[in-house]
Amino acid sequence: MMMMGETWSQLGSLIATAMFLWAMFDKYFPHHLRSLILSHSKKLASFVYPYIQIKFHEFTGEYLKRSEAYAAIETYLSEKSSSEAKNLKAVVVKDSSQSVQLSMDENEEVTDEFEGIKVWWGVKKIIPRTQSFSFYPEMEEKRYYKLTFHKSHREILCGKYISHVLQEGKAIRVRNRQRKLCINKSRKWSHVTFEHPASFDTLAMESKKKEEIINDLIKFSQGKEYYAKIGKAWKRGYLLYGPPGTGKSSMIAAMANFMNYDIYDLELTNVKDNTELRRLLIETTSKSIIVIEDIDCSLDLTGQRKKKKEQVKDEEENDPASKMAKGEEESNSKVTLSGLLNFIDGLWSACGGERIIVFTTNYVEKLDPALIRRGRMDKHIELSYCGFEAFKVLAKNYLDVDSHPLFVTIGHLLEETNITPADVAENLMPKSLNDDSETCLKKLIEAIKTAKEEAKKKAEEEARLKAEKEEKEKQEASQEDVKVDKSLAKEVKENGVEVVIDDKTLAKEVKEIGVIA
Ligand SMILES: Nc1ncnc2c1ncn2[C@@H]1O[C@H](COP(=O)(O)OP(=O)(O)OP(=O)(O)O)[C@@H](O)[C@H]1O
Ligand SMILES: [Mg+2]
Repeated sequence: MMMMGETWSQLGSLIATAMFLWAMFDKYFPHHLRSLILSHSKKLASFVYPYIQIKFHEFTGEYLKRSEAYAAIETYLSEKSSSEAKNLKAVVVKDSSQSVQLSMDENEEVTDEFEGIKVWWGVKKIIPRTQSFSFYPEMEEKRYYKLTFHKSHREILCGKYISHVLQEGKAIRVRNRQRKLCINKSRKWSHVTFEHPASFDTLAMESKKKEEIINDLIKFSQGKEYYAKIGKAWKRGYLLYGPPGTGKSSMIAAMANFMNYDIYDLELTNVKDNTELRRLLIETTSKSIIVIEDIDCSLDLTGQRKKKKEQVKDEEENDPASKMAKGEEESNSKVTLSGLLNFIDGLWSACGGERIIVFTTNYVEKLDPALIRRGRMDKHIELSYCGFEAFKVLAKNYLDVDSHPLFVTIGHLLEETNITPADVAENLMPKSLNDDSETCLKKLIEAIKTAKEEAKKKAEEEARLKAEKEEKEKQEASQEDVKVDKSLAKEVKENGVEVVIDDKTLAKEVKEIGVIA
């Protein structure tokens, strides 16, 4: 069946040929007559063929880079192509073994509608005239998408519609892309596919707190104009703190899955100096989370590096090359967190945004307040021991149980005991095929009771140690008093006073009779 756009296109070609023939009569027609005929023929052509065509070529520029617009159109049309076109092309999406993107093959056509206006999209291929050998035959073929629409809609389609297609195509690409987990090793990022299953649904924490974080992330993702308006880099910093096993890393994975972002796990101990750090940060892409885990340990970094430096100092001393480099390196060599935070602001303001930076720590009290002030780390999130609400999320995840009579006991026990979500999760996980949900819940009750018992013992032990320490300090203090008394007694003797009483009461009596005064 001949498609609408195709028919018009062929008619257009016919008219163009006719115009060409007219032009061939060039020399037989006087100039004024010729331009009159041409202008009338153009009017006729536009009357008979009132359609506009726009081509989007696959490869553009001097280096034949694949056009982003072409890729976006291909993605945008993918769904329509798979439902309308008969000849399709399948492309395996990069980095993935399962995902396939379908697009229409050459000479196919699909329709689209925008604000009630119908348009036609087709793919064409220009085969090169000279059949020469090429390393990149697909680049030689020169494919393009052709958009056809009625001239009366020119304004709306050339403006709003095309930018809608490009934006939507890019957005679908971002949604469908394989996300990356990048790790800095030997001076550069290496990546694996990020496939962590954590989500905010599976994260065990109070629903109110969870909602607050989700809303914060949504607000951030929609804040492009806002950040531009206030003149700040489009970034947001989170500090996640809490004991080990409370879900800090799980929350980062949930954030990345929710936002559809890549993760850059920055290991500061692998970074040689600030120059390298800066380069690594510049290489991070937009729509990503940069993670620095356990910053309280990273804070010691400067000290550690100094020690290491001292070790190699002797070796370097005799090396002329290192002597030359030394002057320059000295100023760049320290990797400090405050430095990092300072130039994150500068760098990311310059290279576009949509980046989240997350720091984690088990010991928030150890951090320098200047480092974690608001603005640098916009939101501080505490991940804590498992409460009843968090337990219910874990019970649903691990056992698919919403309620159970044992929940009441567990609720009471959790109020009195500090147990991490990681420990709760571990106990809820069935260990054998015979373990039903009740068995697992009972196992958890036992675990919480044991934890409670251990915490009690620990508290008693700590109290005992404290009492012992206090007693020791008391004894030491009284021994100190005796020492003072003895020296006093010696002084009294030297001053010629008869002393027959014991050391302890000596000073008192001496004072009373006024010898020292
Ligand atoms: N809040 C939570 N919700 C769901 N699962 C959790 C939660 N906290 C811990 N877990 C479970 O415990 C495991 C360890 O948790 P996670 O690695 O997120 O803890 P963490 O706070 O990052 O610990 P660390 O301080 O040692 O890095 C996870 O794999 C997850 O299964
Ligand atoms: Mg962790």
